[in-house]
Amino acid sequence: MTVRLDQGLLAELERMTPRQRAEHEAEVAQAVATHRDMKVQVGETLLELRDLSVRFGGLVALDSVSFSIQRGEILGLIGPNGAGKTTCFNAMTGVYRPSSGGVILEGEPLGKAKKHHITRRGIARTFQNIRLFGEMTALENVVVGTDARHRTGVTGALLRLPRHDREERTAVDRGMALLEFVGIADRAADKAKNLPYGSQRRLEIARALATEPKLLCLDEPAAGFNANEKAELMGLIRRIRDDGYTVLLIEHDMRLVMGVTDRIVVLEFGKKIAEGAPSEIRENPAVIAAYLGVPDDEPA
Ligand SMILES: Nc1ncnc2c1ncn2[C@@H]1O[C@H](COP(=O)(O)OP(=O)(O)OP(=O)(O)O)[C@@H](O)[C@H]1O
Repeated sequence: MTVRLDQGLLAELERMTPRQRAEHEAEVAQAVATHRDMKVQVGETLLELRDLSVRFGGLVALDSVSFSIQRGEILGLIGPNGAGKTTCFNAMTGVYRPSSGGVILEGEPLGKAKKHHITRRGIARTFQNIRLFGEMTALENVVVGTDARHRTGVTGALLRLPRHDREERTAVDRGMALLEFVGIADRAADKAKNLPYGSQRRLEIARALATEPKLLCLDEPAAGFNANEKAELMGLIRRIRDDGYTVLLIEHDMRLVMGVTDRIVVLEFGKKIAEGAPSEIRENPAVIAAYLGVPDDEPA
């Protein structure tokens, strides 16, 4: 696939015949999904939290929580403020160490693996508060994300080994494909800090996808979005799943969660209080009680 950095990309897409457009989209989808493992079975357990507890001094943020994530699903993780959702992400990505219990990825415990090893093993995340490199362009932010996968490393880059050149070209091509996939290819050459808020959120997702994750964890990706942006985000999350990724979604907006997830796990005060299909969760008395009186964007 040829890299296009010019601002006229969208105009060019508009000029394409439906057939050219379909071919182009297939090329982008292929580049985005290049490294996903086609042999994996959708529906197998990808990740398991087994009796996971995280304590901060006397505060029990997670109390023996167990659930699993199946390959190819979109799992929602919901609960009132302070329920332990972000702590779950942090324990799964090596930010916090479990006080007891653990996280098992593809049958192997994460143990004491460091953050970058966990990224390499296939877990990527976005943050509640956007964390981009503001002075770098959108494309550079995504290409940096691919570094976790590169084998030549810094020495190879300094010596400009042939493999590094090859990897850089691949990373740039894939980066452009990812920007197009999330809908911001026309802003590839803009500094991240100059992008509108919604585009920054999309860029965070592209950057996380650049690490070729088996599991993509999204922490409140719709925060600050209007209804249109939320609807577009739902479409994007579905396309990510359809492209072979598994998604774990923390989100307060009930309409979005109910509309996009296959299953939902509910936490309250650090404990799992329910797990099931959106239709079951909506009717679950414990869940309704947990949310009573809690202000929410758009109640279910
Ligand atoms: N590093 C920390 N040190 C001390 N307490 C913490 C730390 N991180 C989280 N907590 C506490 O653990 C509990 C769970 O917090 P967490 O951020 O996981 O909740 P949450 O469900 O993500 O909430 P929100 O929806 O408000 O983001 C809270 O009581 C919080 O104050």
